[in-house]
Amino acid sequence: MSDLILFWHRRDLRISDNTGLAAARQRSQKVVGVFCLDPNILERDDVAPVRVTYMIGCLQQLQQRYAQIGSQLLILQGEPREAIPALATALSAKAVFWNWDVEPYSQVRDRTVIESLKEKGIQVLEENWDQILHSPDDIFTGSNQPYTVFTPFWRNWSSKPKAAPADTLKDVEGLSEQELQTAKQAGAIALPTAKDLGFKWENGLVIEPGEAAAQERLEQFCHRAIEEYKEQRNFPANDGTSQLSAALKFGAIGIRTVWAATVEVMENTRSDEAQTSIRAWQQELAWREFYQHAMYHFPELEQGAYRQQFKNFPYENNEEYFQAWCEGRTGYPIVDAAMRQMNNIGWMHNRCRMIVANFLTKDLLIDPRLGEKYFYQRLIDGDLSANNGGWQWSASSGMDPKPIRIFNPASQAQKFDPEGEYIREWLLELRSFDTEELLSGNISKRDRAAVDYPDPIVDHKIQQRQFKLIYQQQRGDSVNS
Ligand SMILES: Cc1cc2nc3c(=O)[nH]c(=O)nc-3n(C[C@H](O)[C@H](O)[C@H](O)COP(=O)(O)OP(=O)(O)OC[C@H]3O[C@@H](n4cnc5c(N)ncnc54)[C@H](O)[C@@H]3O)c2cc1C
Repeated sequence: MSDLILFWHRRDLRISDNTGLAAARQRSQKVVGVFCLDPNILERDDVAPVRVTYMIGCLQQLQQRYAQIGSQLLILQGEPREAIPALATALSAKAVFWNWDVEPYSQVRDRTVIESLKEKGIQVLEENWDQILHSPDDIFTGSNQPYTVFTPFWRNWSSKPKAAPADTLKDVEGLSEQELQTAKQAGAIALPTAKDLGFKWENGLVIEPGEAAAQERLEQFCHRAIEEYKEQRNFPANDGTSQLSAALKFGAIGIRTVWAATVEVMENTRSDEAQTSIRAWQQELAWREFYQHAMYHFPELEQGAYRQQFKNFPYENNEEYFQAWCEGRTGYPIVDAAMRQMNNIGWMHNRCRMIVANFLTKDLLIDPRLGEKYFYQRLIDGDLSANNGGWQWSASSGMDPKPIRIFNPASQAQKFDPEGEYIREWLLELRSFDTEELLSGNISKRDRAAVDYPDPIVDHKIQQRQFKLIYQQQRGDSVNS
Protein backbone atom coordinates (compact mmCIF):
# COMPACT_ATOMS: atom_id res chain seq x y z
CA MET A 1 0.00 0.00 0.00
CA SER A 2 1.28 3.49 -0.87
CA ASP A 3 2.01 6.11 1.79
CA LEU A 4 -0.55 8.89 1.92
CA ILE A 5 0.61 12.39 1.04
CA LEU A 6 -1.77 15.26 1.67
CA PHE A 7 -1.36 18.19 -0.67
CA TRP A 8 -2.45 21.48 0.90
CA HIS A 9 -3.77 23.80 -1.83
CA ARG A 10 -3.73 27.50 -1.11
CA ARG A 11 -3.24 29.72 -4.15
CA ASP A 12 -2.69 26.89 -6.61
CA LEU A 13 -6.23 25.65 -7.25
CA ARG A 14 -5.40 23.23 -10.07
CA ILE A 15 -3.92 19.81 -10.72
CA SER A 16 -1.90 20.67 -13.83
CA ASP A 17 1.48 22.42 -13.80
CA ASN A 18 1.55 22.42 -10.00
CA THR A 19 5.14 21.87 -8.84
CA GLY A 20 4.38 20.78 -5.27
CA LEU A 21 1.62 18.44 -6.36
CA ALA A 22 3.86 16.90 -9.02
CA ALA A 23 6.53 16.40 -6.33
CA ALA A 24 3.95 14.66 -4.11
CA ARG A 25 2.99 12.32 -6.96
CA GLN A 26 6.64 11.47 -7.56
CA ARG A 27 6.92 10.42 -3.94
CA SER A 28 3.69 8.38 -3.75
CA GLN A 29 0.71 7.19 -5.74
CA LYS A 30 -1.67 8.08 -2.94
CA VAL A 31 -2.14 11.84 -3.10
CA VAL A 32 -5.18 13.60 -1.64
CA GLY A 33 -5.84 17.34 -1.82
CA VAL A 34 -6.90 19.53 1.09
CA PHE A 35 -8.00 23.15 1.32
CA CYS A 36 -8.45 24.97 4.61
CA LEU A 37 -10.96 27.82 4.94
CA ASP A 38 -8.83 29.98 7.21
CA PRO A 39 -10.66 32.36 9.58
CA ASN A 40 -7.56 34.53 9.80
CA ILE A 41 -8.15 35.40 6.16
CA LEU A 42 -11.90 35.07 5.76
CA GLU A 43 -12.75 37.10 8.86
CA ARG A 44 -10.65 40.10 7.90
CA ASP A 45 -12.51 43.27 6.96
CA ASP A 46 -10.95 43.50 3.51
CA VAL A 47 -12.32 40.34 1.91
CA ALA A 48 -14.18 40.87 -1.36
CA PRO A 49 -17.36 38.78 -1.71
CA VAL A 50 -16.68 38.50 -5.46
CA ARG A 51 -13.24 37.05 -4.75
CA VAL A 52 -14.60 34.45 -2.34
CA THR A 53 -17.27 33.55 -4.90
CA TYR A 54 -14.59 33.06 -7.56
CA MET A 55 -12.45 31.04 -5.14
CA ILE A 56 -15.33 28.72 -4.18
CA GLY A 57 -16.02 28.23 -7.91
CA CYS A 58 -12.37 27.22 -8.39
CA LEU A 59 -12.63 24.80 -5.47
CA GLN A 60 -15.76 23.21 -6.94
CA GLN A 61 -13.91 22.65 -10.19
CA LEU A 62 -10.90 21.32 -8.36
CA GLN A 63 -13.04 18.79 -6.48
CA GLN A 64 -14.35 17.58 -9.82
CA ARG A 65 -10.84 17.30 -11.22
CA TYR A 66 -9.76 15.17 -8.24
CA ALA A 67 -12.85 12.99 -8.59
CA GLN A 68 -12.07 12.45 -12.30
CA ILE A 69 -8.62 11.11 -11.51
CA GLY A 70 -9.75 8.92 -8.63
CA SER A 71 -8.86 11.00 -5.60
CA GLN A 72 -10.44 13.70 -3.42
CA LEU A 73 -10.10 17.31 -2.39
CA LEU A 74 -10.99 17.58 1.30
CA ILE A 75 -12.24 20.84 2.79
CA LEU A 76 -11.35 21.96 6.29
CA GLN A 77 -12.41 25.06 8.17
CA GLY A 78 -10.36 26.44 11.06
CA GLU A 79 -6.88 27.42 12.18
CA PRO A 80 -4.51 25.74 9.72
CA ARG A 81 -1.95 25.05 12.45
CA GLU A 82 -4.55 22.86 14.16
CA ALA A 83 -6.74 21.63 11.31
CA ILE A 84 -3.99 20.43 8.95
CA PRO A 85 -1.95 18.42 11.49
CA ALA A 86 -5.16 16.97 13.01
CA LEU A 87 -6.28 15.65 9.62
CA ALA A 88 -2.81 14.37 8.71
CA THR A 89 -2.54 12.55 12.04
CA ALA A 90 -6.01 11.02 11.81
CA LEU A 91 -5.25 9.68 8.32
CA SER A 92 -1.71 8.58 9.26
CA ALA A 93 -0.33 10.66 6.40
CA LYS A 94 3.36 10.27 5.75
CA ALA A 95 3.75 13.86 4.58
CA VAL A 96 1.97 17.12 3.88
CA PHE A 97 3.22 19.03 0.86
CA TRP A 98 2.42 22.55 -0.25
CA ASN A 99 3.78 25.40 -2.31
CA TRP A 100 5.46 28.37 -0.71
CA ASP A 101 3.97 31.87 -0.66
CA VAL A 102 5.55 35.33 -0.38
CA GLU A 103 2.95 36.98 1.84
CA PRO A 104 3.93 37.86 5.40
CA TYR A 105 0.92 36.11 6.98
CA SER A 106 1.58 32.91 5.00
CA GLN A 107 5.19 32.84 6.09
CA VAL A 108 4.25 32.99 9.77
CA ARG A 109 1.34 30.55 9.40
CA ASP A 110 3.43 28.03 7.49
CA ARG A 111 6.15 28.00 10.11
CA THR A 112 3.62 27.11 12.82
CA VAL A 113 2.13 24.35 10.66
CA ILE A 114 5.59 22.93 9.92
CA GLU A 115 6.44 22.90 13.61
CA SER A 116 3.27 21.10 14.51
CA LEU A 117 3.64 18.52 11.71
CA LYS A 118 7.26 17.83 12.52
CA GLU A 119 6.40 17.29 16.18
CA LYS A 120 4.06 14.55 15.00
CA GLY A 121 6.72 13.00 12.78
CA ILE A 122 5.00 14.08 9.56
CA GLN A 123 7.23 15.22 6.70
CA VAL A 124 6.86 18.48 4.79
CA LEU A 125 8.16 19.83 1.49
CA GLU A 126 10.01 23.02 2.33
CA GLU A 127 10.80 26.02 0.13
CA ASN A 128 8.97 24.80 -2.95
CA TRP A 129 7.95 27.70 -5.20
CA ASP A 130 5.12 27.39 -7.67
CA GLN A 131 3.29 30.66 -8.30
CA ILE A 132 6.37 32.47 -9.56
CA LEU A 133 8.88 31.56 -12.25
CA HIS A 134 11.89 32.39 -10.09
CA SER A 135 12.35 32.10 -6.37
CA PRO A 136 12.90 35.45 -4.60
CA ASP A 137 16.31 34.15 -3.58
CA ASP A 138 17.33 33.60 -7.21
CA ILE A 139 17.12 37.15 -8.51
CA PHE A 140 19.58 39.48 -6.85
CA THR A 141 21.65 42.49 -7.88
CA GLY A 142 25.41 42.20 -8.50
CA SER A 143 25.96 43.08 -4.84
CA ASN A 144 23.61 40.30 -3.79
CA GLN A 145 20.72 42.52 -2.76
CA PRO A 146 17.05 42.29 -3.74
CA TYR A 147 16.14 44.63 -6.59
CA THR A 148 14.23 47.78 -5.75
CA VAL A 149 14.00 49.06 -9.35
CA PHE A 150 12.08 47.19 -12.02
CA THR A 151 14.20 47.64 -15.17
CA PRO A 152 17.36 45.90 -13.92
CA PHE A 153 15.17 43.26 -12.26
CA TRP A 154 13.50 42.63 -15.62
CA ARG A 155 16.87 42.37 -17.41
CA ASN A 156 18.11 39.78 -14.95
CA TRP A 157 14.78 37.93 -14.59
CA SER A 158 14.13 37.69 -18.34
CA SER A 159 17.65 36.43 -19.05
CA LYS A 160 17.18 33.35 -16.85
CA PRO A 161 15.86 30.08 -18.30
CA LYS A 162 12.31 29.28 -17.27
CA ALA A 163 11.09 25.89 -16.04
CA ALA A 164 8.72 23.86 -18.24
CA PRO A 165 5.20 23.15 -16.92
CA ALA A 166 5.12 20.49 -14.19
CA ASP A 167 3.42 17.13 -14.83
CA THR A 168 -0.34 17.03 -14.43
CA LEU A 169 -1.47 14.90 -11.50
CA LYS A 170 -2.72 11.53 -12.74
CA ASP A 171 -2.83 7.81 -11.89
CA VAL A 172 -3.51 8.51 -8.25
CA GLU A 173 -5.13 6.61 -5.48
CA GLY A 174 -7.55 8.39 -3.16
CA LEU A 175 -8.99 7.62 0.27
CA SER A 176 -11.10 4.53 0.95
CA GLU A 177 -14.66 4.91 2.25
CA GLN A 178 -13.41 4.16 5.73
CA GLU A 179 -10.65 6.75 5.49
CA LEU A 180 -13.19 9.28 4.24
CA GLN A 181 -15.20 8.69 7.41
CA THR A 182 -12.04 9.23 9.44
CA ALA A 183 -11.39 12.46 7.53
CA LYS A 184 -14.89 13.68 8.40
CA GLN A 185 -14.33 12.92 12.05
CA ALA A 186 -11.09 14.89 11.82
CA GLY A 187 -12.89 17.96 10.47
CA ALA A 188 -13.44 17.48 6.71
CA ILE A 189 -16.67 19.19 5.62
CA ALA A 190 -18.67 19.62 2.43
CA LEU A 191 -17.60 22.62 0.37
CA PRO A 192 -19.74 25.57 1.52
CA THR A 193 -21.03 28.26 -0.83
CA ALA A 194 -19.77 31.83 -0.54
CA LYS A 195 -23.15 32.69 0.95
CA ASP A 196 -22.76 29.99 3.61
CA LEU A 197 -19.54 31.77 4.56
CA GLY A 198 -21.39 35.08 4.86
CA PHE A 199 -20.40 36.63 1.51
CA LYS A 200 -23.13 37.96 -0.74
CA TRP A 201 -22.25 38.62 -4.37
CA GLU A 202 -25.20 38.81 -6.74
CA ASN A 203 -23.70 40.41 -9.85
CA GLY A 204 -22.39 37.23 -11.45
CA LEU A 205 -18.75 36.54 -12.30
CA VAL A 206 -17.15 38.23 -15.31
CA ILE A 207 -14.37 35.68 -15.08
CA GLU A 208 -15.34 32.04 -15.08
CA PRO A 209 -13.66 30.13 -12.22
CA GLY A 210 -11.53 27.01 -12.51
CA GLU A 211 -8.66 25.45 -14.33
CA ALA A 212 -10.41 24.68 -17.63
CA ALA A 213 -11.78 28.21 -17.99
CA ALA A 214 -8.37 29.75 -17.22
CA GLN A 215 -6.67 27.52 -19.78
CA GLU A 216 -9.28 28.48 -22.37
CA ARG A 217 -8.81 32.18 -21.62
CA LEU A 218 -5.06 31.83 -22.02
CA GLU A 219 -5.48 30.05 -25.35
CA GLN A 220 -7.91 32.66 -26.62
CA PHE A 221 -5.64 35.51 -25.58
CA CYS A 222 -2.57 33.91 -27.15
CA HIS A 223 -4.48 33.14 -30.31
CA ARG A 224 -5.08 36.78 -31.12
CA ALA A 225 -4.97 39.62 -28.62
CA ILE A 226 -1.44 39.06 -27.31
CA GLU A 227 -0.04 40.16 -30.67
CA GLU A 228 -1.82 43.50 -30.38
CA TYR A 229 -1.35 43.90 -26.66
CA LYS A 230 1.06 46.83 -26.77
CA GLU A 231 -1.33 48.79 -28.94
CA GLN A 232 -4.56 47.82 -27.17
CA ARG A 233 -3.66 47.39 -23.50
CA ASN A 234 -4.32 50.99 -22.51
CA PHE A 235 -7.84 51.36 -23.86
CA PRO A 236 -10.36 50.33 -21.22
CA ALA A 237 -13.24 50.10 -23.70
CA ASN A 238 -11.37 47.41 -25.66
CA ASP A 239 -10.92 43.78 -24.77
CA GLY A 240 -7.15 44.14 -25.12
CA THR A 241 -5.82 42.45 -21.98
CA SER A 242 -5.93 38.82 -20.86
CA GLN A 243 -8.15 39.09 -17.76
CA LEU A 244 -6.08 36.29 -16.29
CA SER A 245 -5.34 38.11 -13.03
CA ALA A 246 -7.89 36.25 -10.89
CA ALA A 247 -6.71 32.90 -12.27
CA LEU A 248 -3.11 33.87 -11.53
CA LYS A 249 -4.00 35.08 -8.05
CA PHE A 250 -5.68 31.77 -7.12
CA GLY A 251 -3.45 29.62 -9.29
CA ALA A 252 -6.24 28.34 -11.51
CA ILE A 253 -3.46 28.35 -14.10
CA GLY A 254 0.23 27.58 -13.66
CA ILE A 255 2.71 30.36 -14.38
CA ARG A 256 5.01 28.00 -16.33
CA THR A 257 2.09 27.11 -18.61
CA VAL A 258 1.41 30.79 -19.16
CA TRP A 259 5.06 31.49 -19.92
CA ALA A 260 5.35 28.51 -22.28
CA ALA A 261 2.30 29.79 -24.20
CA THR A 262 3.99 33.16 -24.72
CA VAL A 263 7.17 31.47 -25.93
CA GLU A 264 5.18 29.42 -28.40
CA VAL A 265 3.41 32.43 -29.93
CA MET A 266 6.71 34.28 -30.04
CA GLU A 267 8.26 31.42 -32.02
CA ASN A 268 5.36 31.34 -34.43
CA THR A 269 5.33 34.97 -35.39
CA ARG A 270 7.69 36.87 -37.62
CA SER A 271 6.11 40.27 -37.20
CA ASP A 272 8.26 42.69 -35.18
CA GLU A 273 5.17 44.40 -33.93
CA ALA A 274 3.67 41.16 -32.63
CA GLN A 275 6.95 40.20 -30.98
CA THR A 276 7.14 43.57 -29.23
CA SER A 277 3.61 43.04 -27.96
CA ILE A 278 4.34 39.56 -26.67
CA ARG A 279 7.42 40.92 -24.93
CA ALA A 280 5.30 43.67 -23.38
CA TRP A 281 2.92 41.08 -21.98
CA GLN A 282 5.80 38.98 -20.65
CA GLN A 283 6.97 42.14 -18.95
CA GLU A 284 3.66 42.38 -17.10
CA LEU A 285 4.24 38.87 -15.78
CA ALA A 286 7.61 40.13 -14.59
CA TRP A 287 5.97 43.09 -12.81
CA ARG A 288 3.80 40.57 -11.02
CA GLU A 289 6.92 38.74 -9.85
CA PHE A 290 8.80 41.92 -9.05
CA TYR A 291 6.07 42.86 -6.58
CA GLN A 292 5.95 39.37 -5.11
CA HIS A 293 9.72 39.33 -4.60
CA ALA A 294 9.48 42.81 -3.08
CA MET A 295 6.81 41.66 -0.61
CA TYR A 296 8.94 38.68 0.34
CA HIS A 297 12.09 40.72 0.96
CA PHE A 298 10.40 43.83 2.39
CA PRO A 299 7.30 42.60 4.28
CA GLU A 300 7.00 46.10 5.82
CA LEU A 301 5.54 47.18 2.45
CA GLU A 302 2.25 45.74 3.68
CA GLN A 303 2.14 48.49 6.30
CA GLY A 304 2.78 51.47 4.00
CA ALA A 305 5.18 53.63 2.04
CA TYR A 306 8.59 52.36 0.96
CA ARG A 307 10.08 55.80 0.32
CA GLN A 308 11.10 57.75 3.37
CA GLN A 309 9.46 61.06 2.35
CA PHE A 310 6.07 59.33 2.15
CA LYS A 311 6.19 57.57 5.49
CA ASN A 312 4.64 60.53 7.31
CA PHE A 313 3.08 62.32 4.37
CA PRO A 314 0.40 64.73 5.69
CA TYR A 315 -2.56 63.36 3.75
CA GLU A 316 -5.77 65.28 4.42
CA ASN A 317 -8.04 62.20 4.38
CA ASN A 318 -11.29 64.12 3.85
CA GLU A 319 -14.01 61.54 4.56
CA GLU A 320 -16.57 63.04 2.19
CA TYR A 321 -14.09 62.99 -0.67
CA PHE A 322 -13.20 59.39 0.10
CA GLN A 323 -16.86 58.39 0.11
CA ALA A 324 -17.44 60.14 -3.22
CA TRP A 325 -14.42 58.38 -4.73
CA CYS A 326 -15.63 54.98 -3.47
CA GLU A 327 -19.10 55.50 -4.91
CA GLY A 328 -17.92 56.89 -8.25
CA ARG A 329 -19.39 60.34 -7.55
CA THR A 330 -16.38 62.67 -7.74
CA GLY A 331 -17.76 64.56 -10.72
CA TYR A 332 -14.76 63.46 -12.86
CA PRO A 333 -16.30 61.11 -15.46
CA ILE A 334 -13.30 58.85 -16.15
CA VAL A 335 -12.68 58.37 -12.42
CA ASP A 336 -16.33 57.67 -11.67
CA ALA A 337 -16.72 55.26 -14.60
CA ALA A 338 -13.76 53.24 -13.36
CA MET A 339 -14.96 53.07 -9.76
CA ARG A 340 -18.40 51.98 -10.90
CA GLN A 341 -16.87 49.29 -13.09
CA MET A 342 -15.11 47.86 -10.04
CA ASN A 343 -18.13 48.25 -7.76
CA ASN A 344 -20.31 46.47 -10.32
CA ILE A 345 -18.17 43.64 -11.63
CA GLY A 346 -15.24 43.36 -9.21
CA TRP A 347 -12.63 44.04 -11.91
CA MET A 348 -11.12 47.24 -13.25
CA HIS A 349 -8.90 47.89 -16.25
CA ASN A 350 -5.25 48.58 -15.39
CA ARG A 351 -5.19 52.06 -16.98
CA CYS A 352 -8.19 52.99 -14.84
CA ARG A 353 -6.64 51.53 -11.69
CA MET A 354 -3.75 53.92 -12.25
CA ILE A 355 -6.05 56.88 -12.93
CA VAL A 356 -8.23 56.43 -9.85
CA ALA A 357 -5.30 55.66 -7.56
CA ASN A 358 -3.46 58.73 -8.79
CA PHE A 359 -6.61 60.81 -8.33
CA LEU A 360 -7.20 59.59 -4.78
CA THR A 361 -3.66 60.29 -3.63
CA LYS A 362 -2.66 63.36 -5.66
CA ASP A 363 -5.98 65.16 -6.19
CA LEU A 364 -7.89 64.20 -3.09
CA LEU A 365 -4.79 63.97 -0.89
CA ILE A 366 -5.98 60.74 0.68
CA ASP A 367 -3.69 58.09 2.12
CA PRO A 368 -3.12 55.34 -0.47
CA ARG A 369 -3.64 52.71 2.20
CA LEU A 370 -7.35 53.63 2.30
CA GLY A 371 -7.63 53.15 -1.45
CA GLU A 372 -5.59 49.98 -1.35
CA LYS A 373 -7.97 48.53 1.23
CA TYR A 374 -11.05 49.60 -0.71
CA PHE A 375 -9.65 47.89 -3.82
CA TYR A 376 -8.96 44.76 -1.82
CA GLN A 377 -12.54 44.78 -0.57
CA ARG A 378 -13.83 44.87 -4.14
CA LEU A 379 -11.47 43.11 -6.56
CA ILE A 380 -11.90 39.58 -7.87
CA ASP A 381 -8.12 39.49 -8.41
CA GLY A 382 -7.20 41.34 -5.18
CA ASP A 383 -3.65 40.29 -4.44
CA LEU A 384 -1.55 41.73 -1.63
CA SER A 385 1.68 42.16 -3.61
CA ALA A 386 0.21 43.42 -6.89
CA ASN A 387 -2.30 45.70 -5.18
CA ASN A 388 0.29 47.13 -2.83
CA GLY A 389 2.77 47.56 -5.69
CA GLY A 390 0.16 49.26 -7.88
CA TRP A 391 -0.87 51.63 -5.11
CA GLN A 392 2.67 52.50 -4.12
CA TRP A 393 3.55 53.11 -7.78
CA SER A 394 0.52 55.38 -8.22
CA ALA A 395 1.12 57.24 -4.96
CA SER A 396 4.85 57.58 -5.86
CA SER A 397 5.60 56.14 -2.43
CA GLY A 398 7.04 52.87 -3.70
CA MET A 399 10.25 51.53 -5.12
CA ASP A 400 10.12 53.23 -8.48
CA PRO A 401 12.31 56.32 -8.59
CA LYS A 402 11.35 59.83 -9.79
CA PRO A 403 9.57 61.48 -11.54
CA ILE A 404 6.50 61.94 -9.38
CA ARG A 405 3.55 61.35 -11.70
CA ILE A 406 0.40 63.42 -11.51
CA PHE A 407 -2.28 62.35 -13.98
CA ASN A 408 -4.71 64.85 -15.41
CA PRO A 409 -8.03 62.95 -15.55
CA ALA A 410 -9.20 64.83 -18.65
CA SER A 411 -5.98 64.15 -20.61
CA GLN A 412 -6.10 60.51 -19.56
CA ALA A 413 -9.68 60.21 -20.81
CA GLN A 414 -8.86 62.01 -24.07
CA LYS A 415 -5.93 59.73 -24.72
CA PHE A 416 -7.30 56.38 -23.63
CA ASP A 417 -11.08 56.63 -24.08
CA PRO A 418 -11.17 58.97 -27.09
CA GLU A 419 -14.75 58.10 -28.08
CA GLY A 420 -16.01 58.13 -24.50
CA GLU A 421 -17.20 54.52 -24.90
CA TYR A 422 -15.92 53.37 -21.51
CA ILE A 423 -17.37 56.39 -19.73
CA ARG A 424 -20.74 55.83 -21.39
CA GLU A 425 -20.73 52.15 -20.48
CA TRP A 426 -20.39 52.81 -16.77
CA LEU A 427 -21.98 56.26 -16.31
CA LEU A 428 -25.42 55.65 -17.71
CA GLU A 429 -26.64 59.09 -16.66
CA LEU A 430 -24.07 60.72 -18.96
CA ARG A 431 -24.74 58.53 -21.99
CA SER A 432 -26.36 61.21 -24.08
CA PHE A 433 -23.72 63.88 -23.48
CA ASP A 434 -21.24 64.93 -26.18
CA THR A 435 -17.99 63.01 -26.22
CA GLU A 436 -16.05 66.22 -25.74
CA GLU A 437 -18.00 66.99 -22.57
CA LEU A 438 -17.45 63.49 -21.21
CA LEU A 439 -13.72 63.61 -21.79
CA SER A 440 -12.98 67.13 -20.62
CA GLY A 441 -15.53 67.03 -17.83
CA ASN A 442 -16.70 70.47 -18.99
CA ILE A 443 -20.37 69.89 -18.22
CA SER A 444 -22.43 72.77 -16.89
CA LYS A 445 -23.78 72.76 -13.37
CA ARG A 446 -27.32 72.76 -14.75
CA ASP A 447 -26.73 69.76 -17.02
CA ARG A 448 -25.13 67.85 -14.19
CA ALA A 449 -28.04 68.59 -11.87
CA ALA A 450 -30.54 67.50 -14.55
CA VAL A 451 -29.13 63.95 -14.57
CA ASP A 452 -28.16 63.89 -10.90
CA TYR A 453 -24.43 63.81 -11.69
CA PRO A 454 -22.30 65.67 -9.11
CA ASP A 455 -20.17 68.77 -9.63
CA PRO A 456 -16.42 68.08 -9.43
CA ILE A 457 -15.61 67.72 -5.73
CA VAL A 458 -12.21 69.37 -6.22
CA ASP A 459 -10.43 71.44 -8.86
CA HIS A 460 -7.63 69.40 -10.45
CA LYS A 461 -5.43 72.45 -11.10
CA ILE A 462 -5.62 73.65 -7.50
CA GLN A 463 -5.17 70.19 -6.07
CA GLN A 464 -2.12 69.33 -8.12
CA ARG A 465 -0.48 72.57 -7.01
CA GLN A 466 -1.33 71.72 -3.43
CA PHE A 467 0.11 68.22 -3.76
CA LYS A 468 3.33 69.54 -5.29
CA LEU A 469 3.68 72.10 -2.54
CA ILE A 470 3.27 69.53 0.22
CA TYR A 471 5.61 67.15 -1.56
CA GLN A 472 8.30 69.80 -1.94
CA GLN A 473 7.92 70.80 1.69
CA GLN A 474 8.49 67.17 2.62
CA ARG A 475 11.61 66.77 0.59
CA GLY A 476 12.27 69.50 -1.93
CA ASP A 477 12.12 67.13 -4.95
CA SER A 478 10.93 68.27 -8.38
CA VAL A 479 7.56 67.12 -9.70
CA ASN A 480 6.51 66.36 -13.30
CA SER A 481 2.92 66.30 -14.51
C1 LIG B 1 -3.64 50.64 -8.04
C2 LIG B 1 -3.47 49.29 -8.66
C3 LIG B 1 -3.94 48.17 -7.99
C4 LIG B 1 -3.77 46.89 -8.55
N1 LIG B 1 -4.23 45.79 -7.86
C5 LIG B 1 -4.03 44.55 -8.38
C6 LIG B 1 -4.46 43.40 -7.67
O1 LIG B 1 -4.99 43.47 -6.56
N2 LIG B 1 -4.27 42.18 -8.25
C7 LIG B 1 -3.66 42.05 -9.47
O2 LIG B 1 -3.52 40.92 -9.95
N3 LIG B 1 -3.23 43.12 -10.13
C8 LIG B 1 -3.40 44.36 -9.64
N4 LIG B 1 -2.96 45.45 -10.34
C9 LIG B 1 -2.21 45.25 -11.59
C10 LIG B 1 -3.07 45.24 -12.86
O3 LIG B 1 -3.93 46.33 -12.87
C11 LIG B 1 -3.87 43.96 -13.03
O4 LIG B 1 -3.05 42.83 -12.84
C12 LIG B 1 -4.48 43.87 -14.42
O5 LIG B 1 -5.30 44.98 -14.66
C13 LIG B 1 -5.28 42.60 -14.55
O6 LIG B 1 -5.83 42.51 -15.82
P1 LIG B 1 -5.32 41.45 -16.86
O7 LIG B 1 -5.26 40.11 -16.24
O8 LIG B 1 -6.16 41.61 -18.06
O9 LIG B 1 -3.84 41.96 -17.14
P2 LIG B 1 -2.84 41.77 -18.36
O10 LIG B 1 -2.54 43.11 -18.88
O11 LIG B 1 -3.31 40.75 -19.31
O12 LIG B 1 -1.51 41.25 -17.64
C14 LIG B 1 -1.21 39.85 -17.45
C15 LIG B 1 -0.98 39.55 -16.01
O13 LIG B 1 0.19 40.20 -15.55
C16 LIG B 1 0.00 40.61 -14.20
N5 LIG B 1 0.09 42.08 -14.16
C17 LIG B 1 -0.25 42.94 -15.13
N6 LIG B 1 0.02 44.21 -14.76
C18 LIG B 1 0.54 44.13 -13.52
C19 LIG B 1 1.00 45.09 -12.60
N7 LIG B 1 1.04 46.40 -12.88
N8 LIG B 1 1.42 44.67 -11.40
C20 LIG B 1 1.43 43.35 -11.09
N9 LIG B 1 1.00 42.40 -11.93
C21 LIG B 1 0.56 42.78 -13.12
C22 LIG B 1 -1.37 40.15 -13.78
O14 LIG B 1 -1.23 38.91 -13.13
C23 LIG B 1 -2.09 40.01 -15.10
O15 LIG B 1 -3.12 39.07 -15.07
C24 LIG B 1 -3.12 46.75 -9.80
C25 LIG B 1 -2.67 47.89 -10.46
C26 LIG B 1 -2.84 49.15 -9.90
C27 LIG B 1 -2.35 50.34 -10.65
